Amino acid sequence: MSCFLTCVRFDDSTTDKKPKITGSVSVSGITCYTWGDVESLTSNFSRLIGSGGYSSIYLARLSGAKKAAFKVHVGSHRLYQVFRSELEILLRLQHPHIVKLLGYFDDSEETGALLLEYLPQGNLQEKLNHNSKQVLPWRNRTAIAFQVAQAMEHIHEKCSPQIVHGDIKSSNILLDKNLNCKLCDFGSARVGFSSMVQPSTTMMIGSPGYTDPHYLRTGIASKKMDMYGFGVVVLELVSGKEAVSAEKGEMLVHTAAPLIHDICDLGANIAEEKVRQFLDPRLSKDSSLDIEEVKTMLGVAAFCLRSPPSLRPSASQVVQTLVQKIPSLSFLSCGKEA
Ligand SMILES: Nc1ncnc2c1ncn2[C@@H]1O[C@H](COP(=O)(O)OP(=O)(O)OP(=O)(O)O)[C@@H](O)[C@H]1O
Repeated sequence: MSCFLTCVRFDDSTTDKKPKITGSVSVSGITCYTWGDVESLTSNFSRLIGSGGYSSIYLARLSGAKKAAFKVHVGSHRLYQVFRSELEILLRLQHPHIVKLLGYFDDSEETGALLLEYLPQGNLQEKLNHNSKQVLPWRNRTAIAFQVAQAMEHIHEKCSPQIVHGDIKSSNILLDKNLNCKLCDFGSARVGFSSMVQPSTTMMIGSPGYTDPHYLRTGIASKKMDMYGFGVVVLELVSGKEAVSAEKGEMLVHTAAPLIHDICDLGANIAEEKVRQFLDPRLSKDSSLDIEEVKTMLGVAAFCLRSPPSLRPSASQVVQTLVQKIPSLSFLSCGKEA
């Protein structure tokens, strides 16, 4: 990667108040920061906007009051490796529905930070939460499913070598001010043949409630494990429920199993009443709701959750199905930002 980056130092001397960027810039505009830059751009890590198993995410302010997010991995070689792996993948990805890398800090040992575009509406899991101020309209829920499928189609089918995300879940789907989404967190991703490595030689990936049972048994990461995670996300979008219920610890795939079974048997002939019982009750007054579209979304989820994994659709098949069967998606053109 070092050949990818050309170090061009620049100095922002227009005002003393602006943080001085003393790092390096690549030909493609990815900035290489110093640790001092990370401290000053985050105002000494004053605003935590998210945290995960591997990192803490802080709000950063760039020149011109532009906001960004610094994803900081500190403290161990293991976390550093996760950072490096995500950095190397993000450097190769450019898609309207994948979070954009703006820059990074790398001490080459145990600390790394990724500067990412800032998504002001947080993650999908929070947005679907019953404590969220805003109820996510049906039209946006179908658009999010469509956009995530487009992002997955890009990494699975349009990249060389192809990429398995490895941790598709609603907290890894970020929302912009218009509720368009971007897939994030490539720390678990596997590139090309590395996705076939057995669990004895590598750490297991995935999150409770989203993990493909076939992956749990075999340890073989594949595109089809991403499709399984996507199926769970679609169930969350339809029901407004969490992948694992905070109260009872129940998995959504288990509570949805009888309905999924009926959908597989009956398809669009499934009784409307059963579909409505599963539907997020907060959507009952939503004028954009269309019960046929709900059936399509449930059909997609059912196919993505099938076993064996070979029966699951590819991301591009999902994209095609959604665009054909959900007329409200026609206002979004494939592959372009909405
Ligand atoms: N670019 C961003 N803009 C706004 N919020 C963000 C951004 N990146 C991350 N976040 C917030 O931080 C949370 C954690 O981010 P992320 O999943 O990348 O961290 P992680 O350490 O890899 O977590 P995990 O435990 O899922 O692997 C996200 O769910 C989101 O709420």
